[in-house]
Amino acid sequence: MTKPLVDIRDLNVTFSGERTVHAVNGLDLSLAPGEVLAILGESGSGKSVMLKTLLRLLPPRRTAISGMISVDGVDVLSLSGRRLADYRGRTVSMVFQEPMLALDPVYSIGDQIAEAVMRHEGLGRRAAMERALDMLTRVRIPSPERRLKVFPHEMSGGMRQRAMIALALACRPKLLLADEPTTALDATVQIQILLLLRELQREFGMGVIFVTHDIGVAVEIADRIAVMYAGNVVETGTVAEVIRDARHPYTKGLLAANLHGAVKGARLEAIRGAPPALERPPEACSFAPRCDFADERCRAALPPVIVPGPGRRVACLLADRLEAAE
Ligand SMILES: Nc1ncnc2c1ncn2[C@@H]1O[C@H](COP(=O)(O)OP(=O)(O)OP(=O)(O)O)[C@@H](O)[C@H]1O
Repeated sequence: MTKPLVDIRDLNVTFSGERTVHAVNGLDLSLAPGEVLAILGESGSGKSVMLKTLLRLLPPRRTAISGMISVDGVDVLSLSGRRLADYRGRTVSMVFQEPMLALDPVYSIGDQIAEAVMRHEGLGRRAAMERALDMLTRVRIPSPERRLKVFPHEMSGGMRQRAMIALALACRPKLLLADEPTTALDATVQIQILLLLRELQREFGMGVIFVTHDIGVAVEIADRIAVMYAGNVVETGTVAEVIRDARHPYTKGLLAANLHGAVKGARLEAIRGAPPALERPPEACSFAPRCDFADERCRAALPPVIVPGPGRRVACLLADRLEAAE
């Protein structure tokens, strides 16, 4: 078996302050090199917190993190100083829904990309500018030579998204984290950006973790899906396995509420009830209060992880029984 690019074991992230939030609870996840994983889940399920933890973006004050995260063999939670900067610059990169979170308004696009390449790869200015031009060409920004000198606010939303992708990929990261990068765009631009990301992912052989609310986007872009609920992964499998043969009642609910799941633009709609408040670490199945099938065992202990096949995991005591009943 190939060594995973990302290996997350028993990750817990707790925020303290006015109220305590157990945002991530005992999460296990892995990603093979060059694989695209879509993370699906309702608002508040911990998707963004998990990505921020992978990039070590959470402020240490009031954030308690435990568990293990390995990316390309690097022990991410122990990084600091120069090694953390190198990890962020070279190993992993991120694209956001709002490009201005990544782009600096006071520098031209060319200067920003060149600066990143000079800092992380030690290239001289001329070579770095050539890389910037190459990246703008790859993300299909028209007239790339001229656009090198343009500032972010002078670009349209779609072009800014492309510039952010060019910046994120300029240092050839092994892992790209994407937090709903196309949600704010109109449908035509969204599909163009998704196709571009998929093409660049194949070309560079990157692993991608792609957070989305949109099942259609997950189907479009991903090899595998991980469904998150209350700070944990409740089901993983290939896109076809999860869409055609969901085993967790939460995944089934999500898909049923979304016209069988594979419709472009279908968003995750409400399943009856509300997600838990996350004030305490879970002691039983977090989905049990909303689950039509839950029994007393589901409310008494954490669910076991059932492995219905290679690469598949379902955190539900009833997963096998539900399947047999269908
Ligand atoms: N810095 C923080 N301090 C306290 N609580 C936080 C912080 N960041 C996130 N949370 C809480 O952690 C939980 C998970 O949030 P997260 O942003 O990861 O959800 P999400 O699944 O990404 O949701 P969405 O799809 O709406 O972005 C939420 O209850 C949120 O309020």
